[in-house]
Amino acid sequence: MLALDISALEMQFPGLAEPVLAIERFHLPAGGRLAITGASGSGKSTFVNAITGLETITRGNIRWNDHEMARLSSGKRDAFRARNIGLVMQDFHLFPGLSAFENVVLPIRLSHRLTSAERDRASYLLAATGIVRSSQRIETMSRGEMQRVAVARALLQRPGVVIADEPTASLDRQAGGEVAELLLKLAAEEGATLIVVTHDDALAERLGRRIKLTSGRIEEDSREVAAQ
Ligand SMILES: Nc1ncnc2c1ncn2[C@@H]1O[C@H](COP(=O)(O)OP(=O)(O)OP(=O)(O)O)[C@@H](O)[C@H]1O
Repeated sequence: MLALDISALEMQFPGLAEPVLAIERFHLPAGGRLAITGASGSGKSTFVNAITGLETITRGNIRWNDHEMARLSSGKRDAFRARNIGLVMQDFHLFPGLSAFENVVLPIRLSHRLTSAERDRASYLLAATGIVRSSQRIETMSRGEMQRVAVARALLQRPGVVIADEPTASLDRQAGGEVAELLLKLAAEEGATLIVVTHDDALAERLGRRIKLTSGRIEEDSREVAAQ
């Protein structure tokens, strides 16, 4: 389980007068659940890229427990992300030509030979996500099934944190609801911290805490409202 601490964070891009992200202080406890909302262009994806180390921050600190992202080289950040963060993206990032099972285990296969425990966990997760034909080629699956495979892949290595960027955006209401349900269930099973960027009010509601970004700043934080 990983807690997130942000202080004096700024993300600036060349040619822009204002920082795209400016967050003075933010804390999410280990095992906490958070929805990130905000209008298009408010900085949600930049926030995800910063906390996952996909982008180098301009100023400030981002810490996961004792790991300070800015102090890690980009190779070490990649290794930290691979080990600790399960990512579910809107456009799935799955590999055509491979089966559902092969897609789930691909990140592990790139680093070492699959152990039988890892094979069993992949099968368990595919069953838990309702994928019956795990040998079916991914490109022949429905969008809802693809996203469920992506959820299984993200959970495979029992990450301390699961981050999903609009995981239900390209799905219809029923498929989106199923994916949301799975994310909540499987993250809770592992005690993982769960962060979801979403426009889906029903999903945001279920996560409990919600922040709203406006021009890269936290305009609303439901936890602070509740504490008043
Ligand atoms: N590499 C970059 N160079 C310049 N500007 C950028 C870069 N990346 C993002 N931006 C700008 O930063 C702002 C925030 O973008 P971001 O993608 O984080 O928004 P978002 O809230 O995720 O939007 P959406 O909901 O449309 O995906 C936008 O104005 C965008 O144009």
